Amino acid sequence: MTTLRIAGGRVLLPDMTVERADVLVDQAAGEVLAVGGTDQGDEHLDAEGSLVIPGLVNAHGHAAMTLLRGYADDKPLGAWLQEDIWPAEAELTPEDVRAGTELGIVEMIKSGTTAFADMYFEVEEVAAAVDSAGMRARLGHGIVTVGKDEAAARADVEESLAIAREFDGEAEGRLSTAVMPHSLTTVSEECLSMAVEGAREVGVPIHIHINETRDEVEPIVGERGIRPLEYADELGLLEEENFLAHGVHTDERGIELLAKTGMGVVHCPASNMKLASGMAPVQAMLDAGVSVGMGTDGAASNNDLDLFGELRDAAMIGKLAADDASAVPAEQVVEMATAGSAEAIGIDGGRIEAGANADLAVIDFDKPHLTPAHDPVSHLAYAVRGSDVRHTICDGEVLMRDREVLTLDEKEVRETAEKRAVELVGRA
Ligand SMILES: CSC[C@H]1O[C@@H](n2cnc3c(O)ncnc32)[C@H](O)[C@@H]1O
Ligand SMILES: [Zn+2]
Repeated sequence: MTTLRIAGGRVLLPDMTVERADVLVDQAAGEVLAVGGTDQGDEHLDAEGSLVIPGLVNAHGHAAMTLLRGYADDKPLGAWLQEDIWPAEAELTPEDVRAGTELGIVEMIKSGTTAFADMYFEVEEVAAAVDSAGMRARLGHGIVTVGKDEAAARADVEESLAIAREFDGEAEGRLSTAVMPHSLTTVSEECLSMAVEGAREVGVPIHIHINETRDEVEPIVGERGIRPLEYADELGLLEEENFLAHGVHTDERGIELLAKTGMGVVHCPASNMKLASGMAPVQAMLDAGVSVGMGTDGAASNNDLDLFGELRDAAMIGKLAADDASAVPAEQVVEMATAGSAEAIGIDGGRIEAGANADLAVIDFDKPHLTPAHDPVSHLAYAVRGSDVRHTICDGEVLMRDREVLTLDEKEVRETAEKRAVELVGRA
């Protein structure tokens, strides 16, 4: 057994208290062995002046969209997708998706994220990138059936199921999958039912966008006389293992359905603000017992993959939405981006204790903007930036040491992504 000792720092414990402690990791098992006064360990990571936290979990995104960062801004979701993003995505090659995903992964590792959920195309490439980078991820092929004939639509669902079967449990268990219909308005009722049934057969969750904008709610109410979550419930989509992105336009009845069924919600505040989608009722969801995680969404609607920005945004917009400065407090957003996200996407993570997955981030608190440190949890929510992350560890492996990414060549990843992005938008 090779052990890694993260020594000399303070540690964020599952009850959100902070203690001076070392963390000893069994690298082969990828598990935390002990927290406190530990053995020396074979390898050492310095955490002096730093806080060891659970690796952040980005519970909703499209990593390869880093290639479209800054390509189309300042539009609402529908126009943004139809006028800019989908035409560009129609030109994507598997090599583009690999390059964009690697860039997204470098950005996530450098900002303390150790696991993420990803909905996209060319999932073989996404899986290969995650495997070689050493991260943990729940991946899936995004199904869109609007504009397709029946055979092509069914083939898209079949592809999502085949991908879910193929990659679940790969990369020594770091990869898991889900069936991923894009939304209730971009996938036909028949294909949504096929996806629900197929996911049950394969034994994986469903990941879908729901209640993101009013433009999604209105056609469903107009056509069916019920709101999106009631429609999703009729389809059998609201299950404890499933999770939806956004949930902005969720009313009281919708919150009740989420709480009753255990369906997880992934809050993406930056994307919701940028696309002017609205303010999710996060405090009301939490009060009702809904499982809430956090996500960045893609880099074209955020425009970065630094989850620390999401923590701050969630705490800020949560107060505005509830008209209450005590709503969505610091501890709550830290919980949401760690244990909450892990629970929502169904992976083991988000806590530091013996036996837990060794997915960790070490934050350097020796910074002007983190001085004084009255309350480290307050700083995590309101003041820490991704660039304050010193080391990132996933499954016991050090992915970044003293800000040097060890599993990917950052310079090469950036150069390749830059070149492919320029060529991609040239073709679009
Ligand atoms: C079918 S793969 C995923 C699909 O989703 C698109 N997308 C990116 N961001 C959003 C968002 O906020 N709402 C809905 N859809 C989004 C992405 O461009 C892919 O086409
Ligand atoms: Zn999305």
